[in-house]
Amino acid sequence: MEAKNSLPLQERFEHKRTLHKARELLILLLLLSLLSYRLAFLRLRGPVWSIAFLCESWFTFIWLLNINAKWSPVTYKTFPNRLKNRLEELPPVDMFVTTADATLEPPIVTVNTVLSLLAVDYPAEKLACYVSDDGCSSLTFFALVEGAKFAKLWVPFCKKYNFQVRAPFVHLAMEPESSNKDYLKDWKTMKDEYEKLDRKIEIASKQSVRCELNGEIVDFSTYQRNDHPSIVKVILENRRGSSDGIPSLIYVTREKRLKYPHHYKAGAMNVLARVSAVMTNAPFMLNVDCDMFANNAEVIIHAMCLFLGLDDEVQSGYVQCPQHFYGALKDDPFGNQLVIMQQDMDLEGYKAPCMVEQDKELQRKFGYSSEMLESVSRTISGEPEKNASCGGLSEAVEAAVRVADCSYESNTSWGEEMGWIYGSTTEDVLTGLRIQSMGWKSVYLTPDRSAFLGNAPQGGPASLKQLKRWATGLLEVLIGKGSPLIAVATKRLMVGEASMIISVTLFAIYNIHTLTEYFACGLSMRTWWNNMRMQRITSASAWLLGLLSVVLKLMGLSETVFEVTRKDQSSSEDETDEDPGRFTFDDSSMFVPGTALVIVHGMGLLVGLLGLQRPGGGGGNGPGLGEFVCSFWVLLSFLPFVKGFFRKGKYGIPWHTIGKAAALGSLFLILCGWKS
Ligand SMILES: O=c1ccn([C@@H]2O[C@H](COP(=O)(O)OP(=O)(O)O[C@H]3O[C@H](CO)[C@@H](O)[C@H](O)[C@H]3O)[C@@H](O)[C@H]2O)c(=O)[nH]1
Ligand SMILES: [Mn+2]
Repeated sequence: MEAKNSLPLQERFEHKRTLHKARELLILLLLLSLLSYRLAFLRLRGPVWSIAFLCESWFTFIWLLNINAKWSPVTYKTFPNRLKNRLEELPPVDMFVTTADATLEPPIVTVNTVLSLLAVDYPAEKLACYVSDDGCSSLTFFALVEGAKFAKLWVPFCKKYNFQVRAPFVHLAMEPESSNKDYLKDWKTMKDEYEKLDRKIEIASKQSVRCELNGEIVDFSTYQRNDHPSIVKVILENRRGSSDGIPSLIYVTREKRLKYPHHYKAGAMNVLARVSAVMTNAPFMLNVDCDMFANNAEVIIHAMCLFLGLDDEVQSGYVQCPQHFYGALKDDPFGNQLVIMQQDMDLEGYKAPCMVEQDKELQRKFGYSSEMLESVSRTISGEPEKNASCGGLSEAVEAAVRVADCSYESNTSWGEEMGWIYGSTTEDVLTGLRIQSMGWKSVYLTPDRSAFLGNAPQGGPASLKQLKRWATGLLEVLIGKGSPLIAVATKRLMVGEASMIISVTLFAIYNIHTLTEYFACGLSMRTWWNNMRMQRITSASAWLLGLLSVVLKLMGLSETVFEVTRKDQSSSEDETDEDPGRFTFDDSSMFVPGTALVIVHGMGLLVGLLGLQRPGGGGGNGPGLGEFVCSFWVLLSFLPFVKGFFRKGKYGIPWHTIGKAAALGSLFLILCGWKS
């Protein structure tokens, strides 16, 4: 693209972090000496020693990957103002929003995300927003139709007063700061209109038939969410030359049939890629989840600074934005705001079309649809886009419906070589890896004002379920065909005795090191502790079960499932939950291992403190200070579980979970006694 003879759009910064590197290497050195110490006495000691050796080897391996991933971080500063002077150069962008369940993902959340995208600072005629609804929900459709009506007021309002967060539920929740009379008046109108919209959706959610949709709703009435044909509806159309300045909005629900696997989000993204290809076929795609509203109105221009501003196209195959969350609880009690991890790597934001490949067998690869093939050939030959608005988007609906059908992908390369790759519940990581392995690189976009804000799940069950899915997905990537080993951030599960000096030093340095990392990010000590603690809990629950489900998949006993995370819209109104940061439990077997750990260590401490242990059991190698400290540390880490023994309702551990845990604990004790 012509980007020469003007100011650069981005600047690259390399960070040295010498002290940081030194600390990481020191930890590595200590880990290696611990491993050699273990190895030296491996034959003389019992099975616990070997298990400890295995765990520590795994941790060392992860630590190595961790160092490698963080070794020389690079950040980019982007200059959107320089690009704003060159508006005509900006390429079109198709924006994708996925939703899957109108109950877990309330339509008002999706509508807010969509509105924030429709209102971004970018020429409206170059944008189109596609919403994929895997729930095939007439409520979601209805909410979008109503949301589109509101958009006609909202988008001009955003542009007129030029504020940053254009998700109405955020902007309208704050009392207006400005004293500008016009603004105050308009703000009030918006607030009223938004409340009306919210109420309409609320009322509609309680009715079985959503009548107001002059006939369109009929399409949905007879469908099951897992068995229905494709539906594509153009809700808003931006015709070039018209002055309303709102991007097009298209609703898509792909065909679902019981006998066809639908591949969860990856499947939805591939359908969106095809539907948009036959409708607007922009050279760039933006993907957000239904709960991730644009928090920075210039986000697309920022991204374009990277796409257009790097000399070598290959450097920016895709741009990703860190996952940041709104309404985050203080000190991150569930350890899922990922702030430290975000420093180094993250999930998706943008995806450039990675499917531009010359191939005679286009049809075999892309599937048979003449419109699709035409669009692909146009992309490959670099021809300008067909102006969708001259024929109108509605003319393309028929072709769009066809490419959204289940059978469309049969015997094609979709999901294997093309588009989003199937086979992992973290399809973003798998797909990112594939794009990288094709020689493209990715860039990380971190504007001062976070690009998008999402919803972090709250409570024990929801957060652990999400972490379990990520663990499952990442393991699937790790063992999947042709996949390189990737930097999976995981932490050790320390067992029993260890060489005192090395492990105490290791323990201290490791914790100080992580703590300084948190301080460097401006986070509190409390956040650090909550995150450390949650890592222990997560490894003994979500990750363990994630591992088990992948083992089951490998043995062919079950398939892994993408369980959608619940999105709560944390507006200030609902304060029913006294303390949303308090850990909650449910019936899930995920809580059994943690409960068992608490029982074993709790009993161990009790027996030790009361002096009840059998004398001289393990060859004079009885418990010492180390064991006490370790058990105490485990209990401290699992404090929410310890409290869970004494609490009631959702804050307490269910009785049958305690029963199962006790059985597991006894089994462990029997196994230990059997060897020593
Ligand atoms: O069958 C499905 C299942 C999920 N989704 C959508 O996928 C997105 C992510 O699902 P969510 O339950 O919110 O999972 P998270 O763990 O919060 O998502 C993170 O992790 C996922 C991979 O595990 C990535 O796909 C997401 O982009 C990333 O934000 C949501 O918009 C869903 O509506 C679908 O479209 N179809
Ligand atoms: Mn999510």
